[in-house]
Parts: sequence; structure tokens; C-alpha cells
Amino acid sequence: MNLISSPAPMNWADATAVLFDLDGVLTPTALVHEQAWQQLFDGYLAKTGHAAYKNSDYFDFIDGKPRFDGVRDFLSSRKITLPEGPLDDDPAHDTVHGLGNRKNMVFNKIITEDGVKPYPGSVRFMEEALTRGLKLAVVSSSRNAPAVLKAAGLDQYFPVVVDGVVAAAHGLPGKPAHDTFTYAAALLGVPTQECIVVEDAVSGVQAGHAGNFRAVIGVDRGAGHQTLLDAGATYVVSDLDELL
Ligand SMILES: O=P(O)(O)OC[C@H]1O[C@@H](O)[C@H](O)[C@@H](O)[C@@H]1O
Repeated sequence: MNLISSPAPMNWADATAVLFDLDGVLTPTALVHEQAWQQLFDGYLAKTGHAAYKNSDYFDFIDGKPRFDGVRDFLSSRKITLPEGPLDDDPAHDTVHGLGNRKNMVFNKIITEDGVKPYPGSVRFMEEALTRGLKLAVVSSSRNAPAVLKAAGLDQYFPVVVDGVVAAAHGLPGKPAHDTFTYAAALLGVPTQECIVVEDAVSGVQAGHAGNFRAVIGVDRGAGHQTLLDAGATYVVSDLDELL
């Protein structure tokens, strides 16, 4: 068990890049994902007569994973097996892809109506990294990452974005596997040992821990400090502002 508490200020020595998760790290959109998943499974479970969805289901089975892995892992926690269906399956269909696409409609409706404002502390941390000459990448499970970055006005900061679409196109396994972070480091041309990973989800912290990275900063937006430490975070903060 890792019990190191957060250093303040941040020790940037020997780091040349920061690999940021997006939803829940740079933008509060993890909450929108959480809400969209809840709406999806509230409807599906009530219709099919299963026990109701719990808040903890998101953190236990879905948080930080690629969309369809989230569907599969939640369904298997309830011992429900559904056909996969085609990737672009009709959101009305009760298949893995149909359910995932149904959730995506809810997510996009909320983002379109409400817009996206980044966490101010994360923007300050990102700017500090840039001032120090570090390279930046976003590594997100989400297929919506480019649209969310644009809506938040952050797209120009990130020359490398490894999202759910890029991962699928290159056959990279999603978080908790480290491969998407490792791929982003390669695209930046930086050795993984010089990269700092920043993550809010257990699956994302596990991904950072599984790779050979310099440090994994856990940002606790609801997963729990100790849970993130146990998943392999080097240290955990409530907001990246604490490190400046
Ligand atoms: O459905 P999308 O937008 O492709 O992405 C799914 C996942 O994207 C991640 O970034 C979120 O942290 C997850 O919790 C979410 O479920």
C-alpha cells in the first residue's frame, strides 16, 4: 500500500512530459458521463426487471474505461449477457453497442446544452507545465475527447490526443491497460520514465501504474484518496492547484 501524501509544490525534476486524462482531470465531464450512465442503466434495469443502479456502480465497473468496456463490465457485474451488435448499432437496441450509443446520446445532449468549463486549477497546472517547457498530451478513453477539448477551449494545448477512436484504430487495449499512455509518450517522442500521468479514475491510475512512468498523480474527484493510492497513485490531491 502506498501512503505517500501529496508534495507541495510539485517536484518537476526529470519530467519532460505530462499525460493528462481528460474527463474528471481537465474538465468536470466525468460528472456528465456518470449522469449519462445512470440515466441509461436506470431505464434499462427498470425495463428488464433487474435491481436498481447504484452510484457506486459507476466507480466500481465503469469509470475511466472505454465506452463499450464500461457496458460489458457493468452488465457482467449483474451477470447479464447481451449480444454485441454492430459498432454503430441503433441506440434503441438492447445490445452492448446499442446501450453504449444510447448513453452517448444522453452525454452529447448534456454537453451541447450546458457547454464545458475546465477546472481552473487544472488549467493553471497545465500552464505551469508549459512554462517549464514540458510537452503535453491527453490520453482519454472517450471517443468524445476532441469535441470536449474544443468545447472547453483547450484543444490548442495538446498536439497529441490519444482517445477511444485512436485506441480502437491501433488495436490498443483501453485503461486499465497502460498501452494508450505508452503510445502517447511515443508520439511525443519522450521516454515513459520522463512522463507524469494525471488521472482521476481507478482504471486510469492502474493504467499509469502498469506502465513505466515517472509518477502517477491521482486527482480525487470522488473515487477516494485511499482507493487511488491503493490503485497505484504516487500521491493523491483533490485539485491540481494544490501542487502549485
Ligand atoms: O462514451 P465515451 O465518451 O466514448 O467515453 C467513455 C468514458 O470516457 C472516459 O473518459 C470517462 O472517464 C468514462 O467514465 C466514460 O465512461
